Amino acid sequence: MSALLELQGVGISFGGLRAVDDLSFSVTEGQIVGLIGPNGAGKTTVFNMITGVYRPKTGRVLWQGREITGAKPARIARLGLRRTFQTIRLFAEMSVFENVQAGCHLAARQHWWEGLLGLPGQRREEAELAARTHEILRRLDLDGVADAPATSLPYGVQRRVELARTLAGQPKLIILDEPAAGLNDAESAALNETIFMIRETGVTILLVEHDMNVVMRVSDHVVVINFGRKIAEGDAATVRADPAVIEAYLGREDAEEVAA
Ligand SMILES: Nc1ncnc2c1ncn2[C@@H]1O[C@H](COP(=O)(O)OP(=O)(O)OP(=O)(O)O)[C@@H](O)[C@H]1O
Repeated sequence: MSALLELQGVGISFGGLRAVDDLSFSVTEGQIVGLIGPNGAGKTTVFNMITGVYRPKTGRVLWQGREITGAKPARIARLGLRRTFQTIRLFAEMSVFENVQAGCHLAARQHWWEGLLGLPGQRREEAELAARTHEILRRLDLDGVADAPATSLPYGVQRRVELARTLAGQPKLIILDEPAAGLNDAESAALNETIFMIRETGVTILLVEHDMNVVMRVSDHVVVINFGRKIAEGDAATVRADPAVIEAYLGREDAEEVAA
């Protein structure tokens, strides 16, 4: 399988601080890759360099083998690389169905004048969008709340609606920004299932998470960063046993105690 997304020696500084330094890793099509690191490790900065918010000072970002370093966020989204947000951004006055359908519209191929004229192309497209929306709601177990006002639902369900809306844009790769943040244990367990289900639909996943346990349970491949540099990479078991990872997460003294 080929790399969908690849970072080659990517780095950026803020003032004198090297926030991300010479970072390389790739995300293969069909994989769930976890990017983890303690607070301040540089995860958000990596995220922002992939999605076009920041331009890396060094290195290259490749999408399906082509360089996208420094491309604008809208172009990157159009290529099929979409992100979720930690904060809920649902339209409060709209139903779950309408919120998810709004995500479909971002990916619609329709020209504005087709909409104005009510041409057959537009009607066909609308029927396709409605069908796609229903399918996503069904897969994410949201069909029972399709007509509910989105923001009336429990927090964990609202997070799932956000995911559904992002999927409606038909991404090839989805970057999840700390999807477990604020979830209770039951919601967190349900999230694992949702992540596997998303992968089953053919969407590749980059999971950016602070919580090591969530990442370890679902990822095929884990990349660990600390102080902006990659300190370990491999499958969950390998990474979990890596002394550098234990030290980064627990601190040197605790890590020595664990080792003893
Ligand atoms: N725009 C900025 N200007 C200055 N410094 C920044 C900026 N963005 C990030 N940094 C610094 O870069 C380092 C990496 O920050 P980043 O937010 O990427 O870490 P993180 O791993 O996402 O942390 P957290 O888990 O706490 O969100 C930190 O020291 C942070 O203070």
